[in-house]
Amino acid sequence: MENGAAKPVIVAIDGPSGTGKSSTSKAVAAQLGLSYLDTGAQYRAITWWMVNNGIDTADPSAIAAAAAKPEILSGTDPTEPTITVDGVDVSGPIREQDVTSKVSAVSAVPEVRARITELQRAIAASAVTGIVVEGRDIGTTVLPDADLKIFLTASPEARAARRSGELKGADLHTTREALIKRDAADSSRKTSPLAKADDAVEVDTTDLTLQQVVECVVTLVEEKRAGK
Ligand SMILES: Nc1ncnc2c1ncn2[C@@H]1O[C@H](COP(=O)(O)OP(=O)(O)OP(=O)(O)O)[C@@H](O)[C@H]1O
Ligand SMILES: Nc1ccn([C@H]2C[C@H](O)[C@@H](COP(=O)(O)O)O2)c(=O)n1
Repeated sequence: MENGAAKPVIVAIDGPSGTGKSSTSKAVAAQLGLSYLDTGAQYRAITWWMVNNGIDTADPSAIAAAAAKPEILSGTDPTEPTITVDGVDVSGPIREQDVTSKVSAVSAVPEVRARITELQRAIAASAVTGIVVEGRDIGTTVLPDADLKIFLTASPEARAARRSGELKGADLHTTREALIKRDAADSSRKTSPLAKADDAVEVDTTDLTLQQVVECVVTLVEEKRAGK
């Protein structure tokens, strides 16, 4: 680049539910001065809109017909990420159980994926210093030319324990079953399923603290930047 400005760095972080993608991505982006995009929040936002507008989320053709209607905006400051639908802040409602239980069905519809993927690519292309984008298909489909691809994993037991801690002691078995069911749906859909890209670095976070995972990813980004 001219004037010695560093080339924007694009980091893709994918993995199943509860592996630490959001926590890791936000911390890495904040530490390295990069933007941050939570693509799961975008799929949750469009699901929230479908539910609130009376669209039958069990009917893929009804979802497809409405997919272009909501305006979804993501704020990419890692210290204060935001998400709005038609100007309404939905950061709270998109985490509710009703949306969580329907998001896999809505996000499996090809018209929804095409719409959201286009948004994601535009946001990544406009990130001045670079961006950490987290989701399920970032390394495989959304940003196949990302500078660094990470695939986070963790045992179902560790992921359930983390989630039930967040949900103030929700039953561990029920939480484990729910996340296994959502991962199975996300992995088995036809269009851009949850998958590890061939060139992604896999990091098993089961026995690592969040801080250790963040350090590991920051080191990998710095090595990439240094051309190692
Ligand atoms: N390495 C870790 N050790 C312990 N807890 C962790 C670790 N990484 C993340 N957590 C905790 O696990 C919970 C889930 O993390 P996070 O939301 O980042 O996962 P995720 O992969 O983005 O999940 P989802 O895909 O469902 O949004 C959070 O409470 C987070 O603080
Ligand atoms: N790139 C992505 C990101 C998310 N999804 C879908 C599948 C998930 O179950 C759901 C919610 O994601 P989360 O907030 O748990 O990260 O959104 C997807 O299909 N592709």
